[in-house]
Amino acid sequence: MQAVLALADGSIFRGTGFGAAGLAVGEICFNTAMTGYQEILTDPSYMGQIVTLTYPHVGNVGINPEDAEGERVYCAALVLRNPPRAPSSWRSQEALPAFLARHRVPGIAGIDTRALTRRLRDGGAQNAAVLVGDRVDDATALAAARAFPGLLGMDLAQAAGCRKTYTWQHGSVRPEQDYVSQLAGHLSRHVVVVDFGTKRNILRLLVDRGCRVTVVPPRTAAAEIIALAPHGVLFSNGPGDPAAVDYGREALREVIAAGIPAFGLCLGHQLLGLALGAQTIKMKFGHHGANHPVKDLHSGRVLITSQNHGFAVDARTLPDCLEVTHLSLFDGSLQGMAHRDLPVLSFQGHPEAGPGPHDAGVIFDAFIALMDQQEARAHA
Ligand SMILES: NC(=O)CC[C@H](N)C(=O)O
Repeated sequence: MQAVLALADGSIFRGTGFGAAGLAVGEICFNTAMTGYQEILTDPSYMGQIVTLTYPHVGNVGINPEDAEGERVYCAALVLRNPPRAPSSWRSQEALPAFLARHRVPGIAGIDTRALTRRLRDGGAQNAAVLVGDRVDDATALAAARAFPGLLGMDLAQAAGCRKTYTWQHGSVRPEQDYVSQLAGHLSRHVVVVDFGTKRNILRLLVDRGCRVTVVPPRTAAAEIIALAPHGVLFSNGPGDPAAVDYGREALREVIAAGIPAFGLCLGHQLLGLALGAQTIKMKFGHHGANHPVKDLHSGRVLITSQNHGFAVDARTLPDCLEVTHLSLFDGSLQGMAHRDLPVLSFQGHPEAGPGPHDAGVIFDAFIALMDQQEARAHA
């Protein structure tokens, strides 16, 4: 199949199509992770985005059911250097092109992803379109790229989150244990996850730490959340502009006011800032990768983290009640916050990794400690 990628600035990249035929639009970003393409494709926070992977060999290990971070492919299209070859892995059950075709997502390969990445890094994020088919033309792709309204002001969390409340009981997948998903023996803490497009690894890591997990839809009112009597509430990652997610901001504010431990991850972190009076900004090209150094200001330790965000809480607008706990060593941007008086904390990156290093797993431990302290206080 033929394929063309058009950027709103008029740049045209021609390549070979794979996956589904069709037209896809979104904001184009580049992700520098060297592994984890399946997790990236199935991460709901990528809704509305076209993902370019800077690592050139993608598709080699195919697709398997255990590595999915969501129930489908969420990004609009995939841009690669090399066309995916036949997969070779004992875990593989499907080839990448077939997987994308099944989820109706187009892919384009044979792109000079280094030139593309430099353009996005130097010029900033852009709207774009990928057109794949037997015959494609540049003008159609360019017009589609220019017609995309952009992520600013766009609420995608409603569409990415679950429709119905459900419980989640699986811990981390451990291939060395014959793929048996671990159900933690003693699930003593009840955590409600407000789902704006949560990654499954967030849920797995909560179960690993002894939590009973209830996942609720994005628009669940605070009163309903509180009625579930949780030990803590996690506000998840998710796609789109956090400033457009007013219902999430409201729920977060009420959960905090009720004195329930609250934990914001990625979009949830941005909502925490907004809920307490800070502002969010659109970044030049965002953070998308698996090797971003983040400094813990308390311990002085550096965590190597997974990241995927295009918006950020503007540190200059932080209210006095919030303390900065983590900063990016790439660009100094705000990466973590805690409330000075209340059991509330947040992290901008993806401490659940999937893909990525496990350094930031300590952020989950901090949330568990927060819940346990609150529980001890309640029974004192
Ligand atoms: N991973 C996320 O939750 C992303 C949050 C938000 N959509 C952003 O782009 O900044």
